[in-house]
Amino acid sequence: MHPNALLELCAELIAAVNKLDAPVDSTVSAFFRQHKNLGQRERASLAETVYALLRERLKFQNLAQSGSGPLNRRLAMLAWRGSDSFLRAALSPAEQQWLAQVQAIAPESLQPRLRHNLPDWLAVPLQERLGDDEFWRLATALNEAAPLDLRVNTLKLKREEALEQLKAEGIDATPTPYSPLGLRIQGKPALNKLALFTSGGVEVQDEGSQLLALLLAPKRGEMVVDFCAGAGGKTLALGALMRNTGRLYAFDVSGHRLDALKPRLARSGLSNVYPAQIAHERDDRIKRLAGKIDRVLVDAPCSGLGTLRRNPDLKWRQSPQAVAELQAKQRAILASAARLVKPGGRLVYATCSLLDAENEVIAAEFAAAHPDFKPLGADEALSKVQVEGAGALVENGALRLWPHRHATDGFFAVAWERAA
Ligand SMILES: C[S@@+](CC[C@H](N)C(=O)[O-])C[C@H]1O[C@@H](n2cnc3c(N)ncnc32)[C@H](O)[C@@H]1O
Repeated sequence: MHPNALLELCAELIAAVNKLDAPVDSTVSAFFRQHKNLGQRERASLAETVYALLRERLKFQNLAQSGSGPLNRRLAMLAWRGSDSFLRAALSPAEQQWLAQVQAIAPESLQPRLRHNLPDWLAVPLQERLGDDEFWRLATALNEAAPLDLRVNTLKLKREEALEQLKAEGIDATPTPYSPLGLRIQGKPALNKLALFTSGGVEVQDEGSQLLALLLAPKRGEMVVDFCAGAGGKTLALGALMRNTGRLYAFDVSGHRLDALKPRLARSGLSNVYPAQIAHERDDRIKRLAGKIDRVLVDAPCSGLGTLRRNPDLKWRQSPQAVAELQAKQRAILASAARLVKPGGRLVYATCSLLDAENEVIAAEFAAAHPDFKPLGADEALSKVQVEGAGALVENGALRLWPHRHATDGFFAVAWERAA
């Protein structure tokens, strides 16, 4: 495609993404479906450009105020992540001159908000919690692309064997530092045609998400509930930890998400998983299981702000009001899921949010209202399941993962044991 035509398409995609009315990945996929003639490299350039724009949106919007011509074209020039020579070929001499001037502005000279690129309602509590130095390290980490983590399905093979198979395919992987099940790959090799992947030997799963499943630590033969199972990232890890024995209920209100679990389940070789759509957290199915379950995971619906490396649109699509609504859901789901736990059983509440409001606050309220649930130190619980250096992952007894500290998505998880 002619460079200028591609830049124009990029501006069109930016206009669609900037509406912020849908997750960026679905807007990008829909755009590519409408433009079937785009090649692989062209698609990659457009997708990476809109992600770069969303990561540093405040900065790019500010810089785009100068110059002339359509705003979205200026944003496309500023955030462009395709080849440099290709971009030059699309630009008029005046545009080239403008871009060179803007790119010469020293980043240090910009106001703080144009450097961290977070909305104030998010930046303020994070800066208060972490202090200046760490806040800036977090802001930098959130604007970097996440590595690709895999979880090895230990029902099928050992981590070392998966590593060897990847190496044989020319893919460089290293064991994840904390999860004994994980491998980390730099770059984005296509995995979905690899025999290792199609045969269910590995699944894509952030190391942090693997650690949440490890904190629940389900055992052979147990009755386990994954209350908010979604597409089953954690369900699959839990089923394998149970060595394909016992009974693992995967509940969710979204049938669509549970449908996405099915092909993954088929690949995994698990036959101990029972997916079921529930109407809400007080569904009759839940009532029937009250007091009968050994371990319950509540991977609660949340703002997702721990995943900004992958979903940079969330910082612009979430709001304090949305967080307040999510808190109400989190309280209700946790209270209802807790009724399932049998005496001596374990309950884990988890989110992929960075905010205390969705994490420590919800956990503390629950603990105050449920004295029969005794806190379990995540440090000790994780060490028991071969997580190395678990102490570095824990704050006040809860698992607290941060992209800048642990190179995982941001996660929170707290475990309790119900008094016998
Ligand atoms: C954080 S996501 C789960 C991700 C999933 N556990 C994974 O590892 O891939 C939260 C899920 O909670 C579900 N959810 C929302 N309200 C719910 C409710 N009242 N009861 C059960 N699940 C609910 C959403 O549909 C969503 O799939």
